[in-house]
Amino acid sequence: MDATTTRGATPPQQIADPAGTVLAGHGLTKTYGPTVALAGVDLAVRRGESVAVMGTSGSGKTTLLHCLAGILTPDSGSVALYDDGGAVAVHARSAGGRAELRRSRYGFVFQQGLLLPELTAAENVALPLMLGGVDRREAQAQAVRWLEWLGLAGMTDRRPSQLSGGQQQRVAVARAQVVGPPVVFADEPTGALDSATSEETMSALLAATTGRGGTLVLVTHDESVAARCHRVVRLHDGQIVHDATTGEVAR
Ligand SMILES: Nc1ncnc2c1ncn2[C@@H]1O[C@H](COP(=O)(O)OP(=O)(O)OP(=O)(O)O)[C@@H](O)[C@H]1O
Repeated sequence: MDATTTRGATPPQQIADPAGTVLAGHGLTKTYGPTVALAGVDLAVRRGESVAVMGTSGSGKTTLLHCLAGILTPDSGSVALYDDGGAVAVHARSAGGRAELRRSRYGFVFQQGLLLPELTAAENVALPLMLGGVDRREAQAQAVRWLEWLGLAGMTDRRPSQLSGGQQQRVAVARAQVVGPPVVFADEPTGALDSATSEETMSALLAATTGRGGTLVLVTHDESVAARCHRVVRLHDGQIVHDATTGEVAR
């Protein structure tokens, strides 16, 4: 089933006041022994923007995404998340503080969906809400709304092994949106998919994220995936060597 045929016009949730910078990395460096993974990166991302991060293997894409997402702390530099009227210094938070931030303010989609195999699609999507204190019944209801919106009506009780690769990625897309995070990070979300399924997954990811006023930061090797984003940033040897805005951010 094509997700685009079953989605409504707007996603189940919206972010109020989508304007201005939502995430800013400044002077980011990271080295691993003799390897310089990031050599001083400045990147400010606007609300509602989709940004593709590209570059050859080893150029620092995943390291940058992980620093922005608070998975890694940079050796130097800062990461600020502007949210709910205030700035959060992501890089300065404790490991526990960053884990809490990742759970409540960020969504993630990885190359393999990383769904929990023993849970149904709806339970996988409901989990971030339940971890945030939403009761099971309400969390399941919101999860089912997202899954239906992404064209997975009738599949909400299936386990990941009973879904195709593209369907599993749509479950991962739903799971990344369900707490209404201002920023969603995706690392090669279509890397394991054929080109038709890749296109369908990108449609779902973009519509679900920027369609509700959220921001998407996506690492990809695929030019056709990057071409669908508002902006393409290219890294080389841990530095941004190209930064082009290719589309208007909806207001
Ligand atoms: N945990 C680590 N230990 C040592 N070196 C690392 C580690 N993580 C990354 N690196 C090195 O840092 C550099 C940047 O890695 P990174 O994964 O950010 O690149 P990438 O652009 O995402 O690459 P790819 O496209 O292959 O995924 C590479 O030279 C890599 O080998």
